[in-house]
Amino acid sequence: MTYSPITIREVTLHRMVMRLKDPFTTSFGTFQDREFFVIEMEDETGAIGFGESVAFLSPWYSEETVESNKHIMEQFLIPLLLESPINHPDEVSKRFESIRRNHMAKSALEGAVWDLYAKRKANPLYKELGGSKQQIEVGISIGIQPTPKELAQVVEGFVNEGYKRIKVKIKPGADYEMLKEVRRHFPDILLMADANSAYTLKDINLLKKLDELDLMMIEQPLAYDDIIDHSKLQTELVTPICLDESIHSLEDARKAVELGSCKIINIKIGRVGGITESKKIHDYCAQQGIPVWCGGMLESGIGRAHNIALTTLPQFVMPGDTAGSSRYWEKDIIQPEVIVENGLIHVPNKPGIGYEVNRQVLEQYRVDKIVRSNKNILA
Ligand SMILES: O=C(O)CCC(=O)C1=CC=C[C@@H](O)[C@@H]1C(=O)O
Ligand SMILES: [Mg+2]
Repeated sequence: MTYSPITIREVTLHRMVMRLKDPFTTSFGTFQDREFFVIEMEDETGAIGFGESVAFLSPWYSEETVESNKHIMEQFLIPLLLESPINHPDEVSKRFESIRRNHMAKSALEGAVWDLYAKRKANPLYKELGGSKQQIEVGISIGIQPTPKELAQVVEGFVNEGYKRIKVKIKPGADYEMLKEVRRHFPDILLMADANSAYTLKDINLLKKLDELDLMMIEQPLAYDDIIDHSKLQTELVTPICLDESIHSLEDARKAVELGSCKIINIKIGRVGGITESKKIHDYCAQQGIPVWCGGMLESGIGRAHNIALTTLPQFVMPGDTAGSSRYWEKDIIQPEVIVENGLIHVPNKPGIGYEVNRQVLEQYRVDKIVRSNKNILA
């Protein structure tokens, strides 16, 4: 089958504000309004692809923000995309190479190109990525709760809903006792903790105590830019360390694995700069026997759909953070919404990301719109 290169006619950045059903608390603080960009990309045939920028309003998880994403996309990345036609989405990260970091901005646009590419071929995105799972196993991420008892109640709700793995956010002062209470009530669940870099090696005794609780893993216990101290910590712990914030690329993954800084990697498409880089990390981890799972960034349905497609790859052997739409949203911007049944999401077999964007809901939550047309082609 011949396939003509994609010429992008127009890129629209929809600036969105969606209120989470409940406030989300991590070791960095609490927030409830999720602000982000939906990327809409139209090609010369009128086909449309969607992407999502996952940076937060303030730079607490990484250095990127909603504003920095806007600046980098508008001023640098979109002009590079419009320069010439694109043969394959794998070319996008190459084209962005002259721009350092800003992975979430890059990934948002690359995600829209992947969707567009798959739609032009009338093929589901997951098949284009080489995935084959028809359903994926998912877990849930629970923000820090006021007391161990309240946490255990929240966990109970999600266990009853069937989620396959429970992740609990921790920070100093809200860690061992919290997890112990959960473990006491649920001796057999797959339980893990995410510290979002809230500890240092000085906390080694507390971190070693967590070994008592038979955790599946502890995610990013130490600094967001560290792999050295994590490697020291891993030699002292039975519990596997999973890295999130420290891994931005295949190179980071390789170095962390070679140093023994982690035994598991959380792949977030936005953090590593896109689906192409995510696949490279996945393939490397498969060779090395390192399990991976797909992290979440409190995405709308569009980002969720990309995560689902990626998770169909074989080395995603652990349940990820891609919960159902109704976990966070009163009304998601896709239809059908992402549904979790018994901890499973059925992978849609429609072209591209496999879900339709609900224009009415998109407009309801949209606070701004930026349109960039390709001056090189006639409208
Ligand atoms: O449900 C999700 O989308 C996962 C939420 C989640 O755990 C996180 C989202 C964003 C930053 C962090 O707080 C955290 C993570 O580190 O994985
Ligand atoms: Mg994390």
